[in-house]
Amino acid sequence: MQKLTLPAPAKLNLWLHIIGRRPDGYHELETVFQFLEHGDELSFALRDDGQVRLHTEIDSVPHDSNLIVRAARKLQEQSGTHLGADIWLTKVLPMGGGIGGGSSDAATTLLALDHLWQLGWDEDRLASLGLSLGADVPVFVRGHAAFAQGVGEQLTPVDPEEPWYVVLVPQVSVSTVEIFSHPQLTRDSLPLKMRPVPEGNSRNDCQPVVEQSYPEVRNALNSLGKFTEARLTGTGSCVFGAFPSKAEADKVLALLSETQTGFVAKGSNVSMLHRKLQSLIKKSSA
Ligand SMILES: C[C@](O)(CO)[C@H](O)COP(=O)(O)OP(=O)(O)OC[C@H]1O[C@@H](n2ccc(N)nc2=O)[C@H](O)[C@@H]1O
Ligand SMILES: Nc1ncnc2c1ncn2[C@@H]1O[C@H](COP(=O)(O)OP(=O)(O)OP(=O)(O)O)[C@@H](O)[C@H]1O
Repeated sequence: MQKLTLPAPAKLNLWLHIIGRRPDGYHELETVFQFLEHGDELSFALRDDGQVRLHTEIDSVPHDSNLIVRAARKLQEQSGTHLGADIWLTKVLPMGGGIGGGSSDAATTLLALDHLWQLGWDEDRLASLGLSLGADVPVFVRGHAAFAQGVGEQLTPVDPEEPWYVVLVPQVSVSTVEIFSHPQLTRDSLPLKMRPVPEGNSRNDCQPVVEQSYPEVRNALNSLGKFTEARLTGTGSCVFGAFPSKAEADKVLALLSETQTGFVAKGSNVSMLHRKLQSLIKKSSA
Protein backbone atom coordinates (compact mmCIF):
# COMPACT_ATOMS: atom_id res chain seq x y z
CA MET A 1 0.00 0.00 0.00
CA GLN A 2 1.42 3.36 -1.05
CA LYS A 3 1.43 6.16 1.51
CA LEU A 4 1.49 9.87 0.84
CA THR A 5 3.56 11.58 3.56
CA LEU A 6 3.36 15.35 3.94
CA PRO A 7 4.43 17.99 6.48
CA ALA A 8 2.10 20.29 8.45
CA PRO A 9 4.25 23.31 9.29
CA ALA A 10 3.77 25.75 12.16
CA LYS A 11 3.02 29.45 11.67
CA LEU A 12 3.95 32.58 13.53
CA ASN A 13 1.90 35.75 13.77
CA LEU A 14 4.76 38.25 13.34
CA TRP A 15 2.38 40.85 14.77
CA LEU A 16 -1.36 40.91 15.44
CA HIS A 17 -3.80 43.82 15.81
CA ILE A 18 -7.42 43.42 16.87
CA ILE A 19 -9.45 46.09 15.14
CA GLY A 20 -12.99 45.15 16.11
CA ARG A 21 -15.55 42.53 17.02
CA ARG A 22 -18.23 41.23 14.66
CA PRO A 23 -21.84 40.66 15.77
CA ASP A 24 -21.16 36.88 15.88
CA GLY A 25 -18.42 37.44 18.48
CA TYR A 26 -15.48 36.75 16.15
CA HIS A 27 -12.74 39.37 16.15
CA GLU A 28 -11.54 41.26 13.13
CA LEU A 29 -7.80 41.11 12.93
CA GLU A 30 -4.87 42.40 10.99
CA THR A 31 -1.87 40.15 11.21
CA VAL A 32 1.16 38.90 9.28
CA PHE A 33 1.56 35.13 9.03
CA GLN A 34 4.86 33.44 8.28
CA PHE A 35 5.55 29.70 8.23
CA LEU A 36 8.25 27.79 10.08
CA GLU A 37 10.38 24.97 8.73
CA HIS A 38 9.14 22.87 11.62
CA GLY A 39 5.94 20.91 12.06
CA ASP A 40 3.88 17.75 12.31
CA GLU A 41 3.93 15.01 9.70
CA LEU A 42 0.94 13.17 8.30
CA SER A 43 0.69 10.03 6.17
CA PHE A 44 -2.31 9.07 4.10
CA ALA A 45 -3.36 5.85 2.37
CA LEU A 46 -6.42 5.37 0.21
CA ARG A 47 -9.38 3.25 1.41
CA ASP A 48 -12.08 2.24 -1.00
CA ASP A 49 -14.75 1.61 1.66
CA GLY A 50 -15.37 5.30 2.37
CA GLN A 51 -14.12 5.18 5.97
CA VAL A 52 -11.84 7.84 7.48
CA ARG A 53 -9.61 6.41 10.20
CA LEU A 54 -6.95 8.34 12.10
CA HIS A 55 -4.64 5.72 13.63
CA THR A 56 -2.82 8.05 16.02
CA GLU A 57 -4.47 9.18 19.23
CA ILE A 58 -3.71 12.56 20.71
CA ASP A 59 -4.34 13.29 24.38
CA SER A 60 -7.70 14.82 25.17
CA VAL A 61 -8.86 15.00 21.54
CA PRO A 62 -11.44 12.29 20.69
CA HIS A 63 -11.05 10.68 17.23
CA ASP A 64 -14.11 12.34 15.70
CA SER A 65 -13.22 15.81 17.06
CA ASN A 66 -9.72 15.78 15.66
CA LEU A 67 -9.41 18.50 13.03
CA ILE A 68 -7.80 15.95 10.71
CA VAL A 69 -10.88 13.70 10.79
CA ARG A 70 -13.26 16.66 10.63
CA ALA A 71 -11.42 18.06 7.60
CA ALA A 72 -11.43 14.68 5.82
CA ARG A 73 -15.14 14.09 6.47
CA LYS A 74 -16.13 17.58 5.33
CA LEU A 75 -14.19 17.19 2.10
CA GLN A 76 -15.78 13.78 1.61
CA GLU A 77 -19.30 15.14 2.16
CA GLN A 78 -18.88 18.19 -0.03
CA SER A 79 -17.16 16.37 -2.88
CA GLY A 80 -19.46 13.34 -2.79
CA THR A 81 -16.52 10.93 -3.12
CA HIS A 82 -16.97 7.29 -2.12
CA LEU A 83 -13.31 7.01 -1.17
CA GLY A 84 -11.88 7.08 2.38
CA ALA A 85 -8.45 7.18 3.99
CA ASP A 86 -6.21 5.76 6.65
CA ILE A 87 -4.24 8.56 8.32
CA TRP A 88 -1.23 8.57 10.65
CA LEU A 89 0.06 11.62 12.53
CA THR A 90 3.46 12.39 14.02
CA LYS A 91 2.64 15.18 16.48
CA VAL A 92 5.54 17.55 17.02
CA LEU A 93 3.79 20.90 17.52
CA PRO A 94 2.55 21.85 20.99
CA MET A 95 -1.22 22.14 21.36
CA GLY A 96 -2.64 25.50 22.40
CA GLY A 97 0.70 27.03 21.43
CA GLY A 98 -0.55 29.68 18.99
CA ILE A 99 1.54 28.14 16.24
CA GLY A 100 -1.46 26.62 14.50
CA GLY A 101 -0.77 22.89 14.84
CA GLY A 102 -4.38 21.77 14.61
CA SER A 103 -5.17 24.17 11.77
CA SER A 104 -2.09 23.09 9.83
CA ASP A 105 -2.97 19.40 10.26
CA ALA A 106 -6.43 20.20 8.85
CA ALA A 107 -4.98 22.06 5.84
CA THR A 108 -2.50 19.28 5.07
CA THR A 109 -5.38 16.79 5.21
CA LEU A 110 -7.44 18.84 2.73
CA LEU A 111 -4.57 19.15 0.24
CA ALA A 112 -3.48 15.52 0.63
CA LEU A 113 -6.96 14.10 0.16
CA ASP A 114 -7.74 16.43 -2.75
CA HIS A 115 -4.65 14.88 -4.37
CA LEU A 116 -5.31 11.26 -3.31
CA TRP A 117 -9.00 11.33 -4.18
CA GLN A 118 -8.21 13.21 -7.43
CA LEU A 119 -10.88 15.83 -6.76
CA GLY A 120 -9.15 18.68 -8.59
CA TRP A 121 -10.56 21.32 -6.21
CA ASP A 122 -8.98 24.76 -6.58
CA GLU A 123 -7.33 26.61 -3.71
CA ASP A 124 -10.29 29.00 -3.21
CA ARG A 125 -12.67 26.13 -2.62
CA LEU A 126 -10.30 24.31 -0.27
CA ALA A 127 -9.58 27.54 1.65
CA SER A 128 -13.25 28.28 2.10
CA LEU A 129 -13.93 24.75 3.36
CA GLY A 130 -10.89 25.24 5.62
CA LEU A 131 -12.31 28.45 7.07
CA SER A 132 -15.35 26.53 8.31
CA LEU A 133 -12.92 24.44 10.41
CA GLY A 134 -10.91 27.35 11.86
CA ALA A 135 -9.79 30.90 11.16
CA ASP A 136 -6.15 29.84 10.71
CA VAL A 137 -6.79 27.05 8.19
CA PRO A 138 -6.94 29.16 4.97
CA VAL A 139 -3.38 30.50 5.21
CA PHE A 140 -2.06 26.94 5.53
CA VAL A 141 -4.12 25.90 2.50
CA ARG A 142 -2.70 28.74 0.41
CA GLY A 143 0.85 28.21 1.63
CA HIS A 144 2.29 31.71 1.23
CA ALA A 145 3.23 34.18 3.99
CA ALA A 146 0.42 36.72 4.14
CA PHE A 147 -1.03 39.89 5.52
CA ALA A 148 -4.41 38.77 6.84
CA GLN A 149 -7.58 40.73 7.44
CA GLY A 150 -11.12 39.77 8.42
CA VAL A 151 -10.95 36.87 10.86
CA GLY A 152 -7.74 35.84 9.15
CA GLU A 153 -9.20 34.65 5.84
CA GLN A 154 -8.59 37.67 3.58
CA LEU A 155 -5.02 37.05 2.58
CA THR A 156 -2.55 39.18 0.67
CA PRO A 157 0.80 37.48 0.02
CA VAL A 158 3.84 39.20 1.56
CA ASP A 159 7.54 38.37 1.62
CA PRO A 160 9.08 39.31 4.95
CA GLU A 161 12.69 38.44 5.77
CA GLU A 162 13.22 34.79 6.64
CA PRO A 163 15.33 34.81 9.80
CA TRP A 164 16.02 31.97 12.20
CA TYR A 165 13.66 31.96 15.14
CA VAL A 166 13.97 30.78 18.70
CA VAL A 167 10.47 29.66 19.70
CA LEU A 168 9.94 29.11 23.40
CA VAL A 169 7.13 26.77 24.42
CA PRO A 170 5.89 27.63 27.94
CA GLN A 171 4.39 24.53 29.51
CA VAL A 172 0.83 25.84 29.49
CA SER A 173 -1.92 25.53 26.94
CA VAL A 174 -3.66 28.85 26.29
CA SER A 175 -7.33 28.70 25.30
CA THR A 176 -7.98 30.91 22.25
CA VAL A 177 -11.62 31.35 23.34
CA GLU A 178 -10.56 32.49 26.82
CA ILE A 179 -8.25 35.18 25.45
CA PHE A 180 -10.73 36.43 22.84
CA SER A 181 -13.42 36.74 25.53
CA HIS A 182 -11.16 38.49 28.07
CA PRO A 183 -12.73 41.77 29.28
CA GLN A 184 -9.39 43.60 29.15
CA LEU A 185 -8.48 42.61 25.59
CA THR A 186 -7.73 45.63 23.39
CA ARG A 187 -10.16 45.50 20.47
CA ASP A 188 -9.82 48.97 18.99
CA SER A 189 -6.50 49.10 17.19
CA LEU A 190 -6.70 51.30 14.11
CA PRO A 191 -6.75 49.51 10.76
CA LEU A 192 -3.51 49.98 8.84
CA LYS A 193 -3.49 52.70 6.26
CA MET A 194 0.04 52.25 5.03
CA ARG A 195 1.22 50.04 2.21
CA PRO A 196 3.41 48.08 2.03
CA VAL A 197 2.35 46.41 5.23
CA PRO A 198 4.99 46.45 7.99
CA GLU A 199 6.31 42.95 8.39
CA GLY A 200 7.94 42.68 11.75
CA ASN A 201 7.86 45.80 13.86
CA SER A 202 4.62 46.09 15.75
CA ARG A 203 2.90 44.25 18.60
CA ASN A 204 0.49 41.48 19.44
CA ASP A 205 -2.68 42.89 21.04
CA CYS A 206 -3.29 39.59 22.84
CA GLN A 207 0.05 39.73 24.64
CA PRO A 208 -0.89 41.91 27.67
CA VAL A 209 -3.84 39.71 28.72
CA VAL A 210 -1.95 36.47 28.08
CA GLU A 211 1.01 37.72 30.15
CA GLN A 212 -1.36 38.71 32.92
CA SER A 213 -3.13 35.33 33.03
CA TYR A 214 -0.10 33.08 32.40
CA PRO A 215 3.07 33.88 34.38
CA GLU A 216 4.89 31.12 32.44
CA VAL A 217 4.41 33.16 29.27
CA ARG A 218 5.65 36.34 30.92
CA ASN A 219 8.76 34.47 32.13
CA ALA A 220 9.45 33.18 28.63
CA LEU A 221 9.09 36.69 27.15
CA ASN A 222 11.45 38.10 29.78
CA SER A 223 14.03 35.34 29.25
CA LEU A 224 14.11 35.62 25.46
CA GLY A 225 13.78 39.41 25.67
CA LYS A 226 17.31 39.56 27.14
CA PHE A 227 18.68 38.56 23.71
CA THR A 228 16.27 40.03 21.15
CA GLU A 229 12.78 41.45 20.84
CA ALA A 230 10.47 38.70 22.06
CA ARG A 231 6.80 38.46 21.11
CA LEU A 232 3.75 36.23 21.53
CA THR A 233 2.34 34.37 18.49
CA GLY A 234 -1.47 34.17 18.10
CA THR A 235 -3.04 33.83 21.53
CA GLY A 236 0.07 32.02 22.79
CA SER A 237 1.46 30.24 24.63
CA CYS A 238 4.55 30.26 22.37
CA VAL A 239 6.84 33.28 22.16
CA PHE A 240 9.47 33.92 19.51
CA GLY A 241 12.47 36.06 18.66
CA ALA A 242 14.42 36.45 15.40
CA PHE A 243 18.16 35.87 14.83
CA PRO A 244 20.29 36.33 11.71
CA SER A 245 21.78 32.82 11.77
CA LYS A 246 21.07 29.31 13.00
CA ALA A 247 24.25 29.38 15.07
CA GLU A 248 23.09 32.45 17.00
CA ALA A 249 19.61 31.07 17.55
CA ASP A 250 21.03 27.72 18.73
CA LYS A 251 23.38 29.52 21.12
CA VAL A 252 20.54 31.50 22.72
CA LEU A 253 18.32 28.43 23.05
CA ALA A 254 21.19 26.55 24.71
CA LEU A 255 21.71 29.43 27.16
CA LEU A 256 18.00 29.38 28.05
CA SER A 257 17.68 25.61 28.21
CA GLU A 258 17.92 25.36 32.00
CA THR A 259 14.64 27.18 32.49
CA GLN A 260 12.90 27.10 29.11
CA THR A 261 11.76 24.55 26.56
CA GLY A 262 11.77 25.48 22.88
CA PHE A 263 13.12 24.92 19.42
CA VAL A 264 14.96 26.70 16.62
CA ALA A 265 13.43 26.93 13.15
CA LYS A 266 13.84 28.98 10.00
CA GLY A 267 11.07 31.33 8.90
CA SER A 268 9.72 30.55 5.46
CA ASN A 269 7.44 32.45 3.07
CA VAL A 270 6.51 29.36 1.07
CA SER A 271 5.19 26.57 3.24
CA MET A 272 7.18 23.33 3.20
CA LEU A 273 3.88 21.52 2.53
CA HIS A 274 3.49 23.33 -0.78
CA ARG A 275 7.11 22.77 -1.76
CA LYS A 276 6.71 19.03 -1.14
CA LEU A 277 3.39 18.83 -3.03
CA GLN A 278 4.85 20.67 -6.00
CA SER A 279 7.81 18.32 -6.18
CA LEU A 280 5.43 15.30 -6.05
CA ILE A 281 3.29 16.73 -8.84
CA LYS A 282 6.42 17.44 -10.94
CA LYS A 283 7.68 13.89 -10.40
CA SER A 284 4.36 12.30 -11.33
CA SER A 285 4.04 14.35 -14.51
CA ALA A 286 7.67 13.74 -15.58
C1 LIG B 1 -5.30 33.85 17.17
C2 LIG B 1 -5.10 33.27 15.80
O1 LIG B 1 -4.32 32.08 15.87
C3 LIG B 1 -4.32 34.26 14.93
O2 LIG B 1 -3.82 33.70 13.79
C4 LIG B 1 -6.41 32.92 15.16
O3 LIG B 1 -7.22 34.06 15.03
C5 LIG B 1 -7.15 31.81 15.87
O4 LIG B 1 -7.52 30.92 14.90
P1 LIG B 1 -8.09 29.46 15.26
O5 LIG B 1 -7.32 28.82 16.35
O6 LIG B 1 -8.20 28.74 13.93
O7 LIG B 1 -9.47 29.86 15.85
P2 LIG B 1 -10.90 29.22 15.66
O8 LIG B 1 -10.84 27.76 15.96
O9 LIG B 1 -11.49 29.68 14.36
O10 LIG B 1 -11.67 29.99 16.83
C6 LIG B 1 -11.58 29.65 18.20
C7 LIG B 1 -12.34 30.71 18.97
O11 LIG B 1 -11.57 31.92 19.03
C8 LIG B 1 -12.37 33.07 18.90
N1 LIG B 1 -11.90 33.82 17.71
C9 LIG B 1 -11.10 33.23 16.79
C10 LIG B 1 -10.63 33.95 15.70
C11 LIG B 1 -11.03 35.29 15.58
N2 LIG B 1 -10.63 36.03 14.55
N3 LIG B 1 -11.84 35.85 16.51
C12 LIG B 1 -12.28 35.14 17.58
O12 LIG B 1 -12.99 35.66 18.42
C13 LIG B 1 -13.79 32.59 18.79
O13 LIG B 1 -14.33 32.60 20.08
C14 LIG B 1 -13.64 31.16 18.33
O14 LIG B 1 -14.71 30.35 18.76
N1 LIG C 1 -4.93 17.56 14.97
C1 LIG C 1 -4.99 18.38 16.02
N2 LIG C 1 -3.84 18.87 16.55
C2 LIG C 1 -3.89 19.71 17.60
N3 LIG C 1 -5.01 20.10 18.22
C3 LIG C 1 -6.17 19.64 17.75
C4 LIG C 1 -6.21 18.77 16.64
N4 LIG C 1 -7.48 18.49 16.40
C5 LIG C 1 -8.20 19.15 17.31
N5 LIG C 1 -7.44 19.85 18.15
C6 LIG C 1 -7.91 20.74 19.24
O1 LIG C 1 -7.64 22.10 18.84
C7 LIG C 1 -7.09 22.83 19.93
C8 LIG C 1 -6.13 23.91 19.39
O2 LIG C 1 -5.04 23.28 18.82
P1 LIG C 1 -3.88 23.99 18.03
O3 LIG C 1 -2.70 23.10 18.08
O4 LIG C 1 -4.36 24.39 16.67
O5 LIG C 1 -3.66 25.26 18.94
P2 LIG C 1 -3.00 26.58 18.62
O6 LIG C 1 -1.60 26.37 18.14
O7 LIG C 1 -3.21 27.46 19.81
O8 LIG C 1 -3.83 27.11 17.40
P3 LIG C 1 -4.03 28.55 16.86
O9 LIG C 1 -2.73 29.19 16.63
O10 LIG C 1 -4.74 28.18 15.57
O11 LIG C 1 -4.88 29.24 17.88
C9 LIG C 1 -6.37 21.79 20.79
O12 LIG C 1 -6.32 22.17 22.13
C10 LIG C 1 -7.22 20.54 20.57
O13 LIG C 1 -8.24 20.46 21.55
